[in-house]
Amino acid sequence: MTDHAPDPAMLAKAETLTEALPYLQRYAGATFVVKYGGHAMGDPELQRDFAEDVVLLKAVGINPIVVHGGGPQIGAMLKRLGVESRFVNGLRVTDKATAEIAEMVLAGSINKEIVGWIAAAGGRAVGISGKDAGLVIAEKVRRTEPDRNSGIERHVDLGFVGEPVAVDPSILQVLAAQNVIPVIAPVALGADGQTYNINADTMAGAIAGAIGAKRFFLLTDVAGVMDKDRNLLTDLNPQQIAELTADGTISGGMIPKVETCVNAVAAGVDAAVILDGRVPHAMLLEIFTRGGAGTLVRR
Ligand SMILES: Nc1ncnc2c1ncn2[C@@H]1O[C@H](COP(=O)(O)OP(=O)(O)O)[C@@H](O)[C@H]1O
Ligand SMILES: CC(=O)N[C@@H](CCC(=O)OP(=O)(O)O)C(=O)O
Repeated sequence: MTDHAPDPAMLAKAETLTEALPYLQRYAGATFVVKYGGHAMGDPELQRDFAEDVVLLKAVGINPIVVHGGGPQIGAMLKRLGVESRFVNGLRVTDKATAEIAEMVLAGSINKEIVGWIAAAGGRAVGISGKDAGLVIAEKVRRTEPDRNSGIERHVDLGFVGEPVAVDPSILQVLAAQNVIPVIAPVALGADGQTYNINADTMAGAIAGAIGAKRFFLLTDVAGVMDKDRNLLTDLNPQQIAELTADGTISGGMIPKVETCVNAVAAGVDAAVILDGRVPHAMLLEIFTRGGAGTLVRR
């Protein structure tokens, strides 16, 4: 090897960087909403990778907005306190005590932890919830369920479970103008002054739709949406999602996730991607390399 012979490892690194160029150009100035699920949060190295990815996005001129969950963490706290919890179609039935605990865990501990990880990665983040500056107004979710015996649809009361009915993104613009990354907990006030617990996927999707985000990422603990044989479905449209939900292939926590993707793309988000948050730097690989990952939902 002469002094000028290229080192293959260095060349591969340079190629990875040049591969990113068209994506850097395409996404400069765009807003991405990232939903970080409670199941994807466990491991300290993955937390660091996630924070680095978010800070890198900001550094290359993309505006990342983080909306986080914390379902398993709320579950653990409820267990410690001896409070039972039950889910209906992926939504936690939330009485007054549960709503207080959910807000404490989401807006109190998890929110500030994520702000800390972003700070450690060299970024500046501000942690808020849907309550702050009127970001999100919620309304009580009304659901029906077929009766086990008669099959007749009947009303199920989920308590203080809300869904966003209005989003005022002005606080997000203020933060973006100051180069600050917003980190948002899925809790909001109703017009009735009540505190509502909102599924984090739903919250993130409403924000992504309201601001017309270019991309909406949902980081979870599976490779994406799987078919009946557990093969990854890489591309889905709303029609296919409706069929997979109706036949039970999509169930539990995946239901609010896909519903959210469908609503977000209907509201003008270019594409929503369900990604495996257990894969280090899953988001960077999805955004800046040719080989996408996870399940992409488009209109
Ligand atoms: N068709 C499907 N493909 C993939 N995951 C599914 C499917 N149907 C149900 N699930 C479940 O949905 C879960 C993801 O939702 P959830 O547990 O709420 O995640 P998060 O905490 O990241 O929001 C998966 O771990 C899996 O158990
Ligand atoms: C109404 C409702 O179900 N709220 C969720 C909010 C947290 C959440 O959605 O967290 P993940 O994204 O980690 O699942 C809950 O109480 O668990």
